[in-house]
Formats: sequence, C-alpha cells, structure tokens
Amino acid sequence: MPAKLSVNLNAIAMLRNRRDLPWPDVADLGRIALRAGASGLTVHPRPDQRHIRFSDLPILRALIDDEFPAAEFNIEGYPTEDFLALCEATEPEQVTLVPDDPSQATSDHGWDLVKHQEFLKSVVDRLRSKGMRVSLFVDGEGLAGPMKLARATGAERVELYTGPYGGCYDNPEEAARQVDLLGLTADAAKAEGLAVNAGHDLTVANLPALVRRIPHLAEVSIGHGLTADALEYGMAETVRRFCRACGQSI
Ligand SMILES: CC(=O)[C@@H](O)[C@H](O)COP(=O)(O)O
Ligand SMILES: NCC(=O)COP(=O)(O)O
Repeated sequence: MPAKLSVNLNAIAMLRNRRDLPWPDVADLGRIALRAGASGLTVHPRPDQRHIRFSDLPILRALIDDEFPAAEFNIEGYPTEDFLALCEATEPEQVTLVPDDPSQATSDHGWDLVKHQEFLKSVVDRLRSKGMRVSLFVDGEGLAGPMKLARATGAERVELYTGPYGGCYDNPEEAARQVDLLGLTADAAKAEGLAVNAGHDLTVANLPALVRRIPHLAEVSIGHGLTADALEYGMAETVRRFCRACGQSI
C-alpha cells in the first residue's frame, strides 16, 4: 500500500497571517488538496498562533466531516493542557506529539523517550481513551531501543523526523546515509508493531528514495515543500489571470 499524503496547512496559514484579510483561505486550500487526492490534512498549532489559529480547527474539522468523510485530520504539537483541550474539542483522527518548546522556529528533534516516558504514557492514554490515534515524533537514528520505548507509551505510530534528510538536498552521499538511518528506525518500529509516518522538509525530489527504503511507510505529512511547489507550478496561470484582470487579452 503506497504511503498516504497528509497536506500540512501551516505555511498557507502563515501567508494568510501577513495581512488582516481572509486569504489564502486554509479551508479552501485544504479542499483543493483533498479533491486532488490527499488523504488528509495536518496542522501544527503553535502557542503564539503564528500560522494556524485555534479558530481554524473547527472549520477544518467541518470540511473533512461534511465533504471528505474518508479523510483524516492530523493535529501536531507539544502536549500542553491547552493543546490537549484543543484536540479533545476537535477530535482529530490522529494526534502527533512533538517535543517543541514555544520559542522554537520549527520542529527540529524527536522525543527523548527515556526522559519523557511517564509523561507520554499519561498523554497517550488520555488521547486514546477519547478515540484519537497517537503518533510520536522521533529521531531517525537507526536505533531499536527508542522504538521499544515508543511502543511502551501505548502510541500506535511514530513519525520519523526527516529534517536531517531534507537538509541533504545538495549532498547525495549524506542523503543516502540518512535514508539508511531512517530505514533502520522504521524497521525497528515495525518490529515493535508500530506503524510509521514521516515528515519535515520532504519534497518531490527526496520522497522516492524514502518510500523505496520504507515500503511500509503509512503516511507522510508535507507542508513547506508542497506549498513552495504549489506557488511555483501555479504562478504562470495566476499571472495570466491577473493580466486578464488588467484588461490585457492574453
Ligand atoms: C512536526 C513537524 O515535523 C513539523 O514539520 C511541523 O509540523 C512544521 O511546523 P512549522 O510549520 O511550524 O515549521
Ligand atoms: N509532520 C511534518 C509536517 O507536517 C510538515 O513538515 P514540512 O513539510 O512543513 O517540513
């Protein structure tokens, strides 16, 4: 079964938030993504709401429920009480727990599963008791031990942090080494009965090698690279529309 694609709307929301205007509209872009074949939508609401706002969540929940009932909503974030309350109110199909502190520009590491074992167990329990699948953001270091600990929290999935792989876009040897480490981590997760997701800085260029190495990859969530491509591949048609709006006959 090929990996499913969940489209992360953070970058769209960040663009919207540059102005006090409602576009680009995250729900409209989410609808386009789901119509085009995405299996789900991902958001990572951060405490300062610098991209996804808490008020976006019920709108995206309703979009999926009303128009795409087979799609999944994935909410990512650090499990503060506020974040857990948002999840409980929104009931996403999946919650991805990420160890980000509020000052981080973006996610840059997975959980320390030794240090946070008891905390994660209680959070996983709480979310799963309300019917949400839980995934833990983990480093792709190629080690089996952390995957045993991830399983022991009660989580059903892990999401491999692919930032170091994504950063090797100009270094094929290092990219091959990173894919190997991610593959070994995914194998260890599978051996523990965990399903495997992946995300961060994935692109059309680096996805094929990843899915070849991890044929059981369940889902990738992609925002930054996908939004960059949407702009690049949508630019020509958009310029034609604006030229026509200027009265030009092109
Ligand atoms: C958890 C993760 O991998 C991140 O990619 C995150 O969802 C992106 O967050 P930002 O969009 O805030 O950079
Ligand atoms: N979980 C990773 C994610 O949702 C998107 O990350 P990115 O593609 O914006 O780096």
